[in-house]
Amino acid sequence: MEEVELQRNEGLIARTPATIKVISGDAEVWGVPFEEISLSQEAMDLLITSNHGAKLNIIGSNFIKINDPIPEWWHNLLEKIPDKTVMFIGKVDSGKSSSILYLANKLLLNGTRVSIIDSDIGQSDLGPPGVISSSNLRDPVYQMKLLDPEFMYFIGDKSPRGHLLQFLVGTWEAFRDVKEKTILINTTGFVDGAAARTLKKLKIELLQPDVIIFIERSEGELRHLIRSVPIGAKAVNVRSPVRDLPKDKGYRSLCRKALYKKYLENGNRRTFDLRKVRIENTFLFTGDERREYAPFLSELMGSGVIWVEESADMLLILSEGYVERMKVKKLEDLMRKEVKCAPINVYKNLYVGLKLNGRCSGVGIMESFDPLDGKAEILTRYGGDVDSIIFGFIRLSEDGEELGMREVDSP
Ligand SMILES: Nc1ncnc2c1ncn2[C@@H]1O[C@H](COP(=O)(O)OP(=O)(O)OP(=O)(O)O)[C@@H](O)[C@H]1O
Repeated sequence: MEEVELQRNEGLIARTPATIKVISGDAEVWGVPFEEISLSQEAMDLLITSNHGAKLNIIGSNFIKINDPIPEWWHNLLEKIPDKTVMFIGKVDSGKSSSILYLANKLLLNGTRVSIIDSDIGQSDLGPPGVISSSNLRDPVYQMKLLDPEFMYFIGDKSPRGHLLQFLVGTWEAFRDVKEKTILINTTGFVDGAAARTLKKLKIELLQPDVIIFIERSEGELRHLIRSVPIGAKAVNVRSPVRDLPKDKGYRSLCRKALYKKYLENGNRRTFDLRKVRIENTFLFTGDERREYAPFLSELMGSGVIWVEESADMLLILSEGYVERMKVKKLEDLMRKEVKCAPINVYKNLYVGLKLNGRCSGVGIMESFDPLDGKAEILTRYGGDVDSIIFGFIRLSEDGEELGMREVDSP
């Protein structure tokens, strides 16, 4: 246990698991007054501040003290954003999530209901990693991660790179689903390069936010994006509140692991008949099986071919091992159609979304995938009906360890 004194212009970032008690004075966590807070979950940050100074008891937490924790622009925004759609853009760790959490809490305490859209799929707050999610908030929260999302759109990757169209559709769907007039949108730290510029610009065009907050950690780092916002969009350029970060190596992957655990732990193994459920985010099962091609293709590709299917525009191959790109290219020339080829192992332990009536209702790990038998075994906490399985790109162990990736270009 540690006793800590907090002046009114000081704050502290404490990492859970933690128990914090106010011994004297007043204290807030992410803008919400409290007397005692105890969170056993791992890897969540609590910003503790005080209006008049406080003495605190802190148990079991890694924390750092910071000066001037509440930036002026947080106060200024509070008056301006009720009934507005506000998008937050910034690099990784610029404070997008923190700004949204603090502002949402203060708005809720003032009686303004808030909807949150979390499209930061690499470092999600609201839903599982790799998922665009949204919720309509009624009460203040100590951390978004303590909530369950009301809407999910499964992307299945840590970055929108390679999935720009799905990403735009997912954000749009989440936007269509929210209920409140005040909407705060979190975005990924994907801000540099041609694809990121295009994505951010199109997202702004699509959602038409009333205000876009560009949070810079160093001056000018988002200038290229600010200069490309459509005419008429209101861009506000602010300085990141984040100066020091609690030192915690691997904290980002620890956060993701804790979140995977939240959504995957204590799941059940369910077997799905792939002739009855649709599979998405893959081209598999859109053609006709060509078992007779397997011996010839195995020889040509230099690896045992397990599954072949052909459609008017594509040949899809699942093999035992990796096949050189050159060999695939040669086959494309021969067949005069696109050939997509991957080792069958890339589907083992794949992170997947489970969908019913067009909505993602749960996530899971595909422990086995057998196209010949038409069966997939999925470990998931979701027990409801499923009409589609959405293939992701991350491969995961049962305890949320990332094992590898399925390439964006795989069948
Ligand atoms: N006022 C502050 N002063 C110091 N550190 C802060 C402050 N606000 C937030 N932080 C810390 O900065 C880190 C990054 O903040 P946050 O997660 O909000 O950034 P982000 O831009 O959403 O990052 P990501 O891309 O990971 O989602 C967190 O560890 C958070 O606790």
